[in-house]
Amino acid sequence: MSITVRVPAKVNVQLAVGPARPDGFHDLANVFLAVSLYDEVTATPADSLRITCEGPDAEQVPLDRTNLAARAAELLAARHGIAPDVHLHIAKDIPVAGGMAGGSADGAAALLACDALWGTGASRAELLDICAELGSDVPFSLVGGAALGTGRGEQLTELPLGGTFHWVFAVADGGLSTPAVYREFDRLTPDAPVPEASPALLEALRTGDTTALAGALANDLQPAALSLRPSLADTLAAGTAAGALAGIVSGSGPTTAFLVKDAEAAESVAAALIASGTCRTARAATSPAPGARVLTA
Ligand SMILES: C[C@](O)(CO)[C@H](O)COP(=O)(O)OP(=O)(O)OC[C@H]1O[C@@H](n2ccc(N)nc2=O)[C@H](O)[C@@H]1O
Ligand SMILES: Nc1ncnc2c1ncn2[C@@H]1O[C@H](COP(=O)(O)OP(=O)(O)OP(=O)(O)O)[C@@H](O)[C@H]1O
Repeated sequence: MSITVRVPAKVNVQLAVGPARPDGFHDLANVFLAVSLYDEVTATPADSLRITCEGPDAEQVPLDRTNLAARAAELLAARHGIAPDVHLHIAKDIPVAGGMAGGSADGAAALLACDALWGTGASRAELLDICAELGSDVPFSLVGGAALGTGRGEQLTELPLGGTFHWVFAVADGGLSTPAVYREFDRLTPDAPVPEASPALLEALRTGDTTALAGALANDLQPAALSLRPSLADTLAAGTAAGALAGIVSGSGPTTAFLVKDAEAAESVAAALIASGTCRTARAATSPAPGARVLTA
């Protein structure tokens, strides 16, 4: 018997970052939206913990116990006093190290898949607790939809969403290290204010107003990502020149996210971004998308 879980990528429509905390993390007002790019994680009984991965970026994914899917299986098994003997196969479509929480997605998916396979029957609260232990973005991968993350981004409040938004993601060559981007933020922003969610942005989400959302997109990590990867400015310029309503670095980058009017605009902006030579590839997607879900056969 196998269990397959499908899990979405995310984009941060607002990422407000405060000063570094004593534990090295930063307090955030992190407005997450799940988008329709998905990984699938399949859990199958095995003699020991084993990870395999397929997909265009598969060679960049660690197959050892540092993989967040493996860590999720180990944490759940340890809590329930069982051995983490499982084969986890990741069908990866989310860009790796791209600021779209691909590793976090696999952690949440593996957790849900193992819970179903092993019959551990973890409550939602226990699952969310393990997710937060795995990483700041992981709880949102479980929940999906739209949510405000406070604390280091792991404390979620679900947000009402009034419509569908259309996106194009420009995938860059190579990744950016999330800790390095936060360090660069600290260097560039010695007096970061307390982070707060923007009322205009929350209202744009609630009413499904694409134009208002385009005007409210904000990422405090963007100057840091641009400082470490100046060529992202060319990608942002190419996307907006091609007709995107707004462009932003996604999370810690280097993926850039473009909000567009509709599916037709998504197609033409994606084609123009690819033709511009300022990114490795471009993908169209919509939001919202559901969080991690077991797929029924
Ligand atoms: C940039 C975002 O993707 C936006 O959603 C997240 O803030 C990053 O979340 P993540 O990749 O799940 O991050 P974690 O695995 O929890 O932490 C990785 C590293 O990122 C930095 N980090 C992360 C989250 C946070 N609120 N403050 C931080 O400073 C820390 O250096 C930390 O050691
Ligand atoms: N299942 C996984 N898939 C991809 N990368 C993983 C996974 N588990 C661990 N990693 C490691 O995490 C690093 C970051 O990968 P990931 O795709 O999660 O980045 P990201 O999209 O920038 O994440 P975030 O937006 O949460 O910062 C990779 O370089 C890889 O070494």
